Amino acid sequence: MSDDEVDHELLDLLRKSLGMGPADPAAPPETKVLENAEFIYNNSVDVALDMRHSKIAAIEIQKQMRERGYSTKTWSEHPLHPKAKDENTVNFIFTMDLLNFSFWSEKSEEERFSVSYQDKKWTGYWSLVAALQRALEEDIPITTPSFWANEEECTDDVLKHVFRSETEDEIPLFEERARCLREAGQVLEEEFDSSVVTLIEDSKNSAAGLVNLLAERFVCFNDQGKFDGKKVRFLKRAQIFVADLWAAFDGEGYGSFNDIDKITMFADYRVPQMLHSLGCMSFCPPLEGRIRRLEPIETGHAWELQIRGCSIWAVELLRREILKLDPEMEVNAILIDFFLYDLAKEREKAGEEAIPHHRTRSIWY
Ligand SMILES: Nc1nc2c(c(CN[C@H]3C=C[C@H](O)[C@@H]3O)cn2[C@@H]2O[C@H](COP(=O)(O)O)[C@@H](O)[C@H]2O)c(=O)[nH]1
Repeated sequence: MSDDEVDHELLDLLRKSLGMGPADPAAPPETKVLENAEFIYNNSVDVALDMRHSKIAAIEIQKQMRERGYSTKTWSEHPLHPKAKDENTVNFIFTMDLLNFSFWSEKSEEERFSVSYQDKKWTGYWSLVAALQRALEEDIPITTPSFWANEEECTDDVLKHVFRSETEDEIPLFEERARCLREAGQVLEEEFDSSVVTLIEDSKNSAAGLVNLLAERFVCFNDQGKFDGKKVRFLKRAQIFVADLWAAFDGEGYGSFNDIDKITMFADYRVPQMLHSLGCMSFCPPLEGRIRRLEPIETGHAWELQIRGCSIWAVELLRREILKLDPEMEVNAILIDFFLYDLAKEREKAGEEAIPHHRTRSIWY
């Protein structure tokens, strides 16, 4: 039984002992991620948010998002993202967000893991997208769940070929990525007819329901920690999967959700860096020193949980400030997050100074 099922079981027992009825099964699903992020923020001593800088950042973000016409359509405009509004794109996005973690490297731009595709070298997140596109062009069914579950076909050698690098450097956490694919292939086969579409349909157009389903059924999506003795959920890859679907399908078809605004910022390692550059978030001297010395921070460490939780809350505060400035704007945490990630990459490419991102190696982000 997963933690969540135990929680429900205990909750129902407690309700019965208090003479209350069982929890209302018709109640809309909640992920608790934003609530947990606020709890972390309210109890953080090593990470702080700055309202003055958040208000200033909101003005700039609102202006730039308006000027760029930043919307769900921006997602498909990225050259490597799939454009078709069909099941192949659903499977592509699921595969991508199953593996969308931990691309960072201490090696130089020339030596780090990179994927050659369409006459360009791709690194970071884009190296993953390029590797998947390249494999499909080589007729390797890398986005097909039944392929991952087939041990004869989906061998380590095939996966090493799919994720081969232009350099001597291997993709980080190769073994973990292979395990994520095979586990997901098995769960999809056992519970969802080997179909991601079935998984989506089972969530009945609820974004929160789909996030919870992923966290409950797939170990590798169950991204959570324990802060001040309390379970806190981040569910970063489960949430970004729903967000990528929603954006890729412009909120229609497989991307149609009636509660999409329940999705929060995705607690990765790139957007916290951007929030620091904007002055929205700051670190206590010992933590800032550790980050600037590129020293590792263990997954689950209180510092890591504060960086992740405060980042989620910081984007919520930006969202509220932007809506105060521009009540008519079509904006939510997803679009703000996507914008901040793209902005971080633009500034990195332009060689702009920024604090290093924190170094936590994990499959969660
Ligand atoms: N919070 C957040 N994290 C994001 C993304 C994306 C890419 N999303 C695309 C889709 C729509 C947007 O417009 C983007 O074009 C990747 N990541 C995370 O960053 C890390 C990779 O960083 P680097 O090594 O520098 O590429 C890694 O943890 C990865 O999971 C995002 O959008 N938000």
